[in-house]
Amino acid sequence: MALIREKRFSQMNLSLHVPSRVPFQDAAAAARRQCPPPVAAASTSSTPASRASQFRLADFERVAVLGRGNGGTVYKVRHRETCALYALKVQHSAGGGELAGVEADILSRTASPFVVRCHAVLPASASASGDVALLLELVDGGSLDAVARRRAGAAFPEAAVAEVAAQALSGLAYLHARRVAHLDVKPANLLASTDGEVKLADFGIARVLPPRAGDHRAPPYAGTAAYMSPERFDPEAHGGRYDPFAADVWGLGVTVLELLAGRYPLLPAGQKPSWAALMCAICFGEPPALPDGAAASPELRGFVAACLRKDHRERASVGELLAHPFVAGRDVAASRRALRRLVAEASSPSS
Ligand SMILES: Nc1ncnc2c1ncn2[C@@H]1O[C@H](COP(=O)(O)OP(=O)(O)OP(=O)(O)O)[C@@H](O)[C@H]1O
Repeated sequence: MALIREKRFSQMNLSLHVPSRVPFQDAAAAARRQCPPPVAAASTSSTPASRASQFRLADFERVAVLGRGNGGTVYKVRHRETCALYALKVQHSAGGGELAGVEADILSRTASPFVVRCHAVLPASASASGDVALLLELVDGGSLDAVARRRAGAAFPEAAVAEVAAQALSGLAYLHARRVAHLDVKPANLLASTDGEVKLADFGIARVLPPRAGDHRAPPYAGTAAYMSPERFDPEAHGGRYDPFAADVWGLGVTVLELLAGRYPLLPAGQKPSWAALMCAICFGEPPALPDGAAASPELRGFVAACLRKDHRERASVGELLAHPFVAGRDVAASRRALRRLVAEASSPSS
């Protein structure tokens, strides 16, 4: 199946707006309820399958729309009885039934502080439509993409980027050790909390790989074109095979560059993100790097270069990047503080 998730550039609104068909109350009803100050639900260690029976969709009321993607809509919801807040990702079978199944399956096996927690998988419609809702932990700062937009293109400070990289790598290390490749690492799929946590989200095109090592013939055009590595973008030039784990590292490298630049970094500002322009930049251009004059430490430059080697066999692994001085040598307390401050500022009502 060919699937291209479009990068949502600010000048192009490519998001698919799917109408709500979810049988729960709306924000007005939510506002009438008497609840203590809102809190996100606590994580637990049991699996979504074992907890699914605790929840029904009717137990929740809708508070707001958090985001819309290719396959569905993500709502902020409140549990009527406990008033605990969650994110509810409703995936419509017409747009992503198969993908929803994959995401639910992967998230049900996952328990890491660096991966968004799935509390339950619920049927999302009274009819046999196949719509599925994932009840997720609410990450209060939203995606890094949204945080960056609220900062109106202001670059993230290096310390905050080091913290993002460290936590995203910890999430990828957890997944890769379990043979799960995310395959869509980008700012929109990294969620951040006002407490300075970063969590990988959106496993819609993730894959569980067979136990043996080696390259894989994965569906080449699944993912977001702008964050695809050269060997995924142009698989024929690489024998139709690629290492999915190295592809995740490339996505992280582009993400780091984007947060530092305050805009998508592989095309000149204002250039239309067409397929041809991306092909030229990703497959035929120089390896992406920070501009020569940009204020950046040698550690940061080295980290970006290690993530963005065009030959995937030369690209650093997640384990190597966790030991890289940019990540391992950071002042953990200071970089966590920098990220916490940045997300909190971007989330404040005045921003
Ligand atoms: N657990 C969560 N907490 C807070 N916000 C969330 C959460 N999950 C998703 N969101 C918001 O909703 C947006 C869309 O979520 P997600 O990427 O999972 O949906 P999608 O339909 O797979 O999107 P896409 O088509 O872009 O991949 C995110 O970018 C984020 O802003």
